[in-house]
Amino acid sequence: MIEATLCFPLRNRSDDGTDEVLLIEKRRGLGEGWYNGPGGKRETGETFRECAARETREEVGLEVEPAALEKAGELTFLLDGEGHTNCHVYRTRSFTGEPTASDEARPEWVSVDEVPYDQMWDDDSRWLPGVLEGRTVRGEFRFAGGEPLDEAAFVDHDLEWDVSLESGRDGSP
Ligand SMILES: Nc1[nH]c(=O)nc2c1ncn2[C@H]1C[C@H](O)[C@@H](COP(=O)(O)OP(=O)(O)OP(=O)(O)O)O1
Repeated sequence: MIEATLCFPLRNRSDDGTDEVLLIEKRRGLGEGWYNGPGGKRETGETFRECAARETREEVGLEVEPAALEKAGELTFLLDGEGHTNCHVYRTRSFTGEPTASDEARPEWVSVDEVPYDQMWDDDSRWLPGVLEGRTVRGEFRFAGGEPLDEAAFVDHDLEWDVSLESGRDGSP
């Protein structure tokens, strides 16, 4: 099973109080051409928080402290009945730097009310709105149709909201 992360930096615009989330338009890899949060696969020896912070730095140049990330979700994506990816979802209002484009990602601040769910993974509209409202979620999402996952069809899902994520499946929150 692939172990991966997503990170959603949030800010409150000082001029009109709009809550915004930093999304990326993914330029390569899984989900290329779609919007998502910064994130990616965990490397050997990293905690999930360290992975989320590294991917956020590498993809958009924002510095986030692993300890300042708030765990918001644990998602399992299954493909044709088999576990494909475990995704650990974080959010944070604490970061430094200005988002900058990279080979992997074009960053864009988007109002939390205007997230482009029609240009994202089909599962995102099920879990991301609650995550952006500050809730916690555990979910299982089933896809069918063979590899790659981003060309498979989203079939169905189960979600549990307002769960305790203090201890992740591997013991690291
Ligand atoms: N169904 C899904 N919904 C979603 O919102 N994000 C998903 C998803 N399935 C995978 N992802 C995310 C998790 C993770 O952030 C990312 C994994 O994409 P990649 O394999 O391109 O990872 P990397 O950016 O680490 O790539 P490399 O740099 O090539 O290792 O896709």
